[in-house]
Amino acid sequence: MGRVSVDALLWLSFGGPEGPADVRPFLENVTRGRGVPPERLDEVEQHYQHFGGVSPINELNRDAIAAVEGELAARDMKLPVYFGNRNWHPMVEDTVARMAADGVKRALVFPTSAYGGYSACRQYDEDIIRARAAVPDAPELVKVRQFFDHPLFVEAFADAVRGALVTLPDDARLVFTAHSVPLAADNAAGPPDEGGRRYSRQIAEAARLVAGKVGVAEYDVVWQSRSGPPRIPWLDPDIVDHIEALSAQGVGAVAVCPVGFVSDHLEVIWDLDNEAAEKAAELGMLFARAGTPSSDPRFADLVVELVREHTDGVEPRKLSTMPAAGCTVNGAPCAVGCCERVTRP
Ligand SMILES: CC1=C(CCC(=O)O)c2cc3nc(cc4[nH]c(cc5[nH]c(cc1n2)c(C)c5CCC(=O)O)c(CCC(=O)O)c4C)C(CCC(=O)O)=C3C
Ligand SMILES: [Fe+2]
Repeated sequence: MGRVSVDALLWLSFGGPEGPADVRPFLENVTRGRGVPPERLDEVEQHYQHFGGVSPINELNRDAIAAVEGELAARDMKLPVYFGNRNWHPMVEDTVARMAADGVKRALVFPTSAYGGYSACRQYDEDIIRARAAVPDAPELVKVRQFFDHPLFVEAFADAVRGALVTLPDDARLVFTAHSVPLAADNAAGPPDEGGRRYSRQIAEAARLVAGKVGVAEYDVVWQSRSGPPRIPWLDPDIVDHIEALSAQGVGAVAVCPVGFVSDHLEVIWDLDNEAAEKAAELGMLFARAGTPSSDPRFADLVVELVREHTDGVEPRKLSTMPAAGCTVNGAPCAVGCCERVTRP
């Protein structure tokens, strides 16, 4: 890998509301043109209002950025970090405008998602394209690769899983979960010649790597947070249904690892700590949830290492043989037809 000089790092995330009045406009931004039924929006609005209309994602991002800034400073790397989001302030368009005004000519982009697929990867490329189109003299933006199989990502999750398992009896079942997507979206994930399903195959691979590190041979991979409408097939089973199925099989304890996410944002704390935990309690099952890597000190090391793959020619570390994908320049797809958006009927 070559060495390129960059002037900044752009931390690109999903965004979330910071107060009750932000919730509805935020949800309108998220679902614009995505065919999510209004009943589902009303329901999700309640989840956010339950936490005072504040998503934890913004503070989690600011904390993670502070840790990365610390790690960069410790290494004497002079790289200012900028923060921009797809769906809420600071909006990435405004952030890129500020970068241009500050004279940034070329920046690396760290997306807060480890995986491929439309929602987890390509949509961040669309954010980059939209932001650059809105800003005269926008910097060149180079997005770093997917990191679902990076040893630091896997080790952070493995420690979190160990932390959950020690609170449970020895026969607890380990269950990995990730955000569900429509089957059609998963089928279109990856370049056409790869046969699709890049997202679900990467989730399965990350789960295998984490379970292997912990030394657990049997585990499940399930899904969460689907948006419907019910007539469209999504990846399943859902975590809550799966907990019921495990209970019916006589399983008495479950450790849940949200391997599909980097931080304890709202979909993790609502759908797992609330809904899944409640279902387990109702069935008399013990429940523990593993944490996510953004709060682990290794996460800052991971981000800096991904940066150094570009700036210092550091050899990419990967624990799987799946291709290192997702590195894009100015939002152009990493391969023709890769992770295309699937339009909903
Ligand atoms: C794969 C994936 C990730 C992981 C990759 C990544 O991290 O980027 C992710 C992350 C997140 N999703 C989030 C929030 C939401 N996602 C929604 C809707 C959707 N997500 C989808 C997929 C994903 N989502 C899909 C296919 C939809 C259907 C509509 C569409 O096709 O676009 C909706 C609409 C209401 C609803 O139906 O739930 C909300 C509010 C938040 C922020 C939470 C917070 O505020 O803390 C985060 C980090
Ligand atoms: Fe989502």
